[in-house]
Amino acid sequence: MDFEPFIRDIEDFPKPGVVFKDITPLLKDYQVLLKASDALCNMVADHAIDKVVGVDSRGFIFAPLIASRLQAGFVPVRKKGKLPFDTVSASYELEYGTDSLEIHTDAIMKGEKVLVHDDVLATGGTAKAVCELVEKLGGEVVQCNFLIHLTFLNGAQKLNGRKISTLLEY
Ligand SMILES: O=P(O)(O)OC[C@H]1O[C@H](OP(=O)(O)OP(=O)(O)O)[C@H](O)[C@@H]1O
Ligand SMILES: Nc1ncnc2[nH]cnc12
Repeated sequence: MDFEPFIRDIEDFPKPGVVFKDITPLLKDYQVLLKASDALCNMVADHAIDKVVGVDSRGFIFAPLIASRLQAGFVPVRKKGKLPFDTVSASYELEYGTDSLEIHTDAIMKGEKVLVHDDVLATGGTAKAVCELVEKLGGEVVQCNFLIHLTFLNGAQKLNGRKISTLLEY
């Protein structure tokens, strides 16, 4: 299925010069939602995944759907200060300055195979920080899985050879 007609471009959101890829048209149609979820799962069919890590906040939409289909657990990575238990953190670059992401220290066991999922790979700063968090806990990132890859922002380079799979490329 071609998912591109269900991605809406919003110019100058959230700031001037950015073309925002809005996935809500894809989400609101239940048949398309199901097919997108299937396609994201099919990209990882060869792996036995222990945990699917979803990234705050749009990564939380598909990550639990993928996890339940792969019979894996779901683990949230959240922006700083949101997780209630002990955490480890990793900082990442934003357009102006840095922020940090956190994961619970007991979320992933040493040696577990992890699929990292987010809706969009842009500059790669977010996904790189998430991979670092998983690896700090001893997990193995077997794939970074995205709905959309904005290739012109060169985010793949930041992921240092980690395997990347995406449904749509721009
Ligand atoms: O590759 P990068 O340049 O790091 O950008 C990608 C990240 O940006 C968006 O999240 P955002 O920080 O806008 O938060 P949101 O999901 O809460 O909207 C998107 O959902 C990714 O997480
Ligand atoms: N252009 C974009 N559209 C949607 N999400 C994004 N995250 C980073 N850049 C984005």
